[in-house]
Amino acid sequence: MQLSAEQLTWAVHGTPLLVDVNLTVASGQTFGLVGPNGSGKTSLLRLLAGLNKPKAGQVLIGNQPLHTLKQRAIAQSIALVEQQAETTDRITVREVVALGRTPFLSALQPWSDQNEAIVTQALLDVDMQHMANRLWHTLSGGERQRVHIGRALAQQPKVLLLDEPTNHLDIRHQLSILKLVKQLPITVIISLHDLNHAMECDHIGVMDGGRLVDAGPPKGVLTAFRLRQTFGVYADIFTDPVDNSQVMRFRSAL
Ligand SMILES: Nc1ncnc2c1ncn2[C@@H]1O[C@H](COP(=O)(O)OP(=O)(O)OP(=O)(O)O)[C@@H](O)[C@H]1O
Repeated sequence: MQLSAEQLTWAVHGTPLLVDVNLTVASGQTFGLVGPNGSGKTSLLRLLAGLNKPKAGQVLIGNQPLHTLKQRAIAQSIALVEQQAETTDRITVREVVALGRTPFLSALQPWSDQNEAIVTQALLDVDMQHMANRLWHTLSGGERQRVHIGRALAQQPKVLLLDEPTNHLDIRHQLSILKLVKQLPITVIISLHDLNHAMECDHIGVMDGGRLVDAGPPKGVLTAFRLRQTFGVYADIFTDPVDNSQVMRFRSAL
């Protein structure tokens, strides 16, 4: 499902944190959101998820303005994995992932074998099935991160928003989560600090000072100029002879 932002503006105590953000992510696309610390990536993802209300502009899911939908309807379509998500103690890994099914349960639609199967698959997808009965508070940072992604997958969203989902993960799990996310047939917006990982996305958007300063196919967006201008680094860009992909080598800060 297509997700778009139209002239999105957000401010806290009169300080503008997002300014006039226009963005369209096509159905099924994996869109990488990059930008320096404090550039507005988390703020934008929270607005796109309906957790914060814009001061101006709107978010559209398909053709429907997000603010016209009830929280439960939003949760049936959009899942957000936050950077520092916390979960109450004394809850097992499987129970955390099962929370992803909450928006679909009601008196008329109680927990079913199908829900059970969805949770099992989500645990397998994030490689946490072997820890399904472990208590949440006993997990490492990376394991917690994978469980939270599992919960979002169990939600079977039409749009998946991920805020730096790989920041606690070892390299094997970084690559497997990125591969999994790319293969999902849904719309994904993923904020990333690793710009070489971002190159694998279908499109990239660059945040700088609360504005979306560029968006499009990765090669055209992450240029040596952009790396200097927005990220403050000198970098050389090479073509990998194995697969012709573009690789950045960061030399120094400006
Ligand atoms: N509730 C808030 N009140 C005041 N300032 C805020 C609030 N939320 C975010 N900010 C500020 O807005 C700016 C953007 O923050 P945001 O978390 O969106 O950036 P980010 O691009 O996700 O950063 P990072 O890469 O460090 O995670 C920062 O300067 C931050 O301090």
